[in-house]
Amino acid sequence: MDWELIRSVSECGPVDYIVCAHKALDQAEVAVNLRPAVGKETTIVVIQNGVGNEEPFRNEFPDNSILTCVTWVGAVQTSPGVVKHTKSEDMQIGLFPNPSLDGSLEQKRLDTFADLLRNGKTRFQILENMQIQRWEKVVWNVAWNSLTAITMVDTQTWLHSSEDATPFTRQLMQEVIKIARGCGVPLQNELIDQLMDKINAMPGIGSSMQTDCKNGRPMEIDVILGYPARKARDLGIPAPFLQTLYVILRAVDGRLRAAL
Ligand SMILES: NC(=O)C1=CN([C@@H]2O[C@H](COP(=O)(O)OP(=O)(O)OC[C@H]3O[C@@H](n4cnc5c(N)ncnc54)[C@H](OP(=O)(O)O)[C@@H]3O)[C@@H](O)[C@H]2O)C=CC1
Ligand SMILES: CC(C)(CO)C(=O)C(=O)O
Repeated sequence: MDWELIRSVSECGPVDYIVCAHKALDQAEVAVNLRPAVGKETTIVVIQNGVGNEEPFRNEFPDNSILTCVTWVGAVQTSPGVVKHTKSEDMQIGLFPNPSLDGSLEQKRLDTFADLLRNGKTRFQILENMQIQRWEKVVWNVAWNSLTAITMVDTQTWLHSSEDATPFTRQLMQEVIKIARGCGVPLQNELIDQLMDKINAMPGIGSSMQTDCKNGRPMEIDVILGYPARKARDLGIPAPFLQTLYVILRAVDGRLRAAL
């Protein structure tokens, strides 16, 4: 395979695909930095946790296609260049449709990227409405990422920490489901049971947010909690558990950023 290592986007001309699998911390700034690599034909692929992640890319590149993906791959970089891959592996991908582009062109860009994943033997499914997946995953991340980062315990230790932990978690998930619905994304209440069954079938796990917190790195609190919290406020949907976690995590994140 031919490849070329570049150390800065400015060393590269327009490319077919840009895969954004970085932490979603300053999306608008990343989009501006990508300018030299984006041409008319470039498709941006977002593989990140969170909701609203695509908007800064669409604002910066209104004439380009965006593929949006949810990944369930668990991975931690234990030392430079060494990635520990935990058991889970799955991904959903689809279009973040651009109404100003021809649908068949967007579909072709999605199909070509899917072929690349297939060639690499990645486990994935193509879905029609990826916002359902993105919000379902954020229901998961709001719960497990925040709670494991704030408590510094794993999911099972959290759930067994008191008789209030499970009802607390379910209430939190319920709030995010209501916000998703307010945003026109049809999540079902059954999702709570599905996600609780899923976590209870797993050994206690941490989260990427807990890893960031442990390593003194900024956390993805805006795309995971901030965007839903703002939507709740705008739509007049009560979300006291979410708002509380968000305000606490902003303080923790502020401490981490101040120490950088
Ligand atoms: N880790 C996990 O288990 C899971 C992660 N996710 C999501 O996947 C996304 C990526 O997470 P993860 O792989 O853990 O992240 P990491 O922080 O481990 O890796 C991100 C990589 O992107 C690089 N990077 C970060 N910011 C920039 C930037 N502005 N420009 C160029 N490169 C950058 C980092 O470089 P450097 O190391 O030099 O800082 C690093 O190599 C996140 O949205 C996360 O929530 C989803 C499911 C599971
Ligand atoms: C790996 C997984 C699914 C665990 O919750 C995740 O999304 C994260 O850690 O951010």
